[in-house]
Amino acid sequence: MLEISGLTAGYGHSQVLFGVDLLVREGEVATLLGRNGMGKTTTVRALLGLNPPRGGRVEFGGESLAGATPEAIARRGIGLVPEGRQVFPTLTVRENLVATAANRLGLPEPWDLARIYALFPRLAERAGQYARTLSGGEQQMLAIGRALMTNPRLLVLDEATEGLAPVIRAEIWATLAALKARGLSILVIDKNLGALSRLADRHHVLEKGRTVWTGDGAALAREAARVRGWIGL
Ligand SMILES: Nc1ncnc2c1ncn2[C@@H]1O[C@H](COP(=O)(O)OP(=O)(O)OP(=O)(O)O)[C@@H](O)[C@H]1O
Repeated sequence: MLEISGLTAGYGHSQVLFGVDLLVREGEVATLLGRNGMGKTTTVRALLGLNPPRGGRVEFGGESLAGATPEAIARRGIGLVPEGRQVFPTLTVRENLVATAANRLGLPEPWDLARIYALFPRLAERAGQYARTLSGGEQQMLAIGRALMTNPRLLVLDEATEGLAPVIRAEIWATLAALKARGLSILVIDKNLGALSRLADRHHVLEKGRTVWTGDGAALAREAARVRGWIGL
């Protein structure tokens, strides 16, 4: 459903991506791994049109995303859980969830408030609270809930478990497994190789703006030491 090949991108005069290849098949969970500064967030920004690609191909659902605006790309069904959560601090939990809600693709059984609250009961308890008063873990759940309310076909999570307590991390991983079981396609950027090896079908390692390794779970298990070397664990 998402196929990126030979992607190049950068900021001003500095080139950051020199050839990123990445594949997410329908209903799969794929990862993008790599040390800090290797270009993971830049890849996500290029995919979403926030920092448009300079070269290469990005195809989503069999169609090119070349030249598409971030709004158009979101409408085609890519939902982002951004690095640092970025919930709307002065809106309540409920207001955050409905702010960008839509079902433009007409998906059956769309996400609505009731379904999000069933997925994250803690958000239901805090529905009227301002988002800035939530804990980090709750803000992360809200960021995921907000992305789901756009009813995406592909959910992209940039460092969704960063800085969270282990018990909250486990909750996020369990949520992603439940979303996968519902058939959602997911691209995860994270460093938690243990959880990712259980959840993901396909892995991609970025090194200095290039995809240097891709493989499925079995390949990752065989070459774990090599991959750990690349991602600095
Ligand atoms: N807005 C920007 N302007 C200029 N350079 C940037 C900008 N954002 C990122 N970079 C540079 O691009 C490179 C890749 O950054 P990017 O954020 O994509 O890495 P990353 O793999 O996501 O790392 P991290 O895990 O630290 O977020 C880095 O060298 C970074 O300094």
